[in-house]
Amino acid sequence: MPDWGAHLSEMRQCAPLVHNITNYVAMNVMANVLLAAGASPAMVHAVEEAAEFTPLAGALTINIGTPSGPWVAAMEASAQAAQAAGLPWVLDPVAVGATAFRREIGARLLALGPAAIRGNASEILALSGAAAQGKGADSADPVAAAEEAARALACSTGAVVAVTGPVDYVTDGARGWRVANGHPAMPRVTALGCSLTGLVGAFLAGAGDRATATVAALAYFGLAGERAGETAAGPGSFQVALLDALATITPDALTAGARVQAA
Ligand SMILES: Nc1ncnc2c1ncn2[C@@H]1O[C@H](COP(=O)(O)OP(=O)(O)O)[C@@H](O)[C@H]1O
Ligand SMILES: Cc1ncsc1CCOP(=O)(O)O
Ligand SMILES: [Mg+2]
Repeated sequence: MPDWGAHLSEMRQCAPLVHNITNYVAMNVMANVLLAAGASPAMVHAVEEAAEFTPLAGALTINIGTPSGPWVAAMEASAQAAQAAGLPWVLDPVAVGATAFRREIGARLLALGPAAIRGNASEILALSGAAAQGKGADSADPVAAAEEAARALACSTGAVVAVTGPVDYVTDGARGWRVANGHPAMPRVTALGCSLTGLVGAFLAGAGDRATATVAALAYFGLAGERAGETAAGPGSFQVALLDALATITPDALTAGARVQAA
């Protein structure tokens, strides 16, 4: 098994600037998660500047949670700029199956070469063209039901695909892992999936093996959730405790606490 903590160590040493085009709900939570982990977030979405900003960063993340026409233009221009600069970019297809608008955006972004895709099971099913039962931004499908779709998506796009839920599944089409870290409070706080997508971006900046870097980001976030769950009294204090745990988990603690199995 790879040394998961080494990926955290490399990310903190690099302290990458991560360019995020994300949704209104997630902006603050996601920026704080990236700062707590040791990366530098920048939320830059105006079409007038987004593509100019992208090459300044170590990675780009694109989240379609609250899309509108000009934002979509900025997403496409930034994804193209990332491609041109050889930068990894991560797609978070929030509620992609819910409307025709989102399905069209998802298809257009998929064609722009994401290095990784991170979504819940309903989103990965819908993005792959399979039937899905998503409830808005929330999943209504089990992770296991999306594993085949994730592998197919990885093979057709070349991206690492991460399906999150009670036990996450990650694949690059050839290899697969299950990540059992996490806490049941995590889906009760908004924008934690979006924030995890930002962390995947941070771990991909400069990473040699993008699949194991993605697994490490998921295990790290899940372990922080476990730590937060030990002290939190409810969703409010859980969110605060999660930031503290992200900041205090060491690479050695991640190596020891990662519950990852090859799948
Ligand atoms: N029931 C659960 N138990 C433990 N961890 C969970 C559970 N549901 C989600 N998570 C974790 O919450 C984080 C966000 O995943 P998820 O809720 O699937 O994303 P989204 O918010 O995009 O739907 C991931 O780290 C995932 O492992
Ligand atoms: C509630 C909501 N509505 C549009 S985007 C968004 C945030 C979704 O965040 P996450 O996918 O991380 O739960
Ligand atoms: Mg989400």
